[in-house]
Amino acid sequence: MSSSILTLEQLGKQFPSQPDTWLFSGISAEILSPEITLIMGKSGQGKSTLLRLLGFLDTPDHGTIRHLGKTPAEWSAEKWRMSVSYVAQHPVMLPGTVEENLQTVSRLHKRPFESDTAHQWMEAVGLGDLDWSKPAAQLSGGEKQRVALVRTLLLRPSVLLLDEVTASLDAISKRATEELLLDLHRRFGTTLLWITHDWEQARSVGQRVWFLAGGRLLEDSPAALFFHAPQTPEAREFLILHRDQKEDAPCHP
Ligand SMILES: Nc1ncnc2c1ncn2[C@@H]1O[C@H](COP(=O)(O)OP(=O)(O)OP(=O)(O)O)[C@@H](O)[C@H]1O
Repeated sequence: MSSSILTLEQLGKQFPSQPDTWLFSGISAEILSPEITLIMGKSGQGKSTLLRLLGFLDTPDHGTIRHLGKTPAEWSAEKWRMSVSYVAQHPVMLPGTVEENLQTVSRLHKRPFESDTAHQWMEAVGLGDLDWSKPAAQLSGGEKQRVALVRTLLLRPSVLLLDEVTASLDAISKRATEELLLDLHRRFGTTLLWITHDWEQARSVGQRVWFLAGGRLLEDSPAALFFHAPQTPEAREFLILHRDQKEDAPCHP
């Protein structure tokens, strides 16, 4: 049985550098739990900005967001972010080792560190051999992405806001990371709100699609409908461009 976990009412955000110019506006929608919603659209449409608003990392210039019926003012920022957690495309590693980064959540929230779970999830995303005593600053981009993801998963949020979290990964690590996220969704009912430019990923994981264009949420549809029968000319053009790019891509035997 699905229920509403996030509600967006007339949400709007202006360009940070150009007040009075709207990056997007009038976004009203609902995220049901548990569901996997993709946020799609061309670059610069405000997808990351929208996700950051939902993660209580930025504030809207218009409208309201509710999580489980309550506005941000009724939650503390810390409690909201523990329940609706953002994972950045280029995550910031905290000073210290990989282990210290993974222990951030337990330190901040005075919980026991779930060492076995952390090991299991690191293994699941292809980092089973990573030396936890290594300074986190020395990790590759793809390693940082996965350590940041596991660091956030240890919060056990109800909603994960995923900002192109597999963009720096090779095909095998990407698949492994997708599998872990889908497993958490299936087992714990974690709601996923997922920005991706990866066509295959979108087709394989998405249940619902939000399509942003021209500062509006133009489509909010079941994924099958969006991919097979988009309702707007903008979405049709976007899908044709993606399909053409994919067909032009070199084949790797
Ligand atoms: N902190 C900021 N200061 C100035 N401009 C910003 C800031 N954050 C976002 N913007 C601008 O807002 C617009 C939307 O950015 P955003 O990253 O949200 O788009 P996006 O749809 O996620 O793009 P992409 O798919 O390329 O990641 C861009 O023009 C960006 O330059």
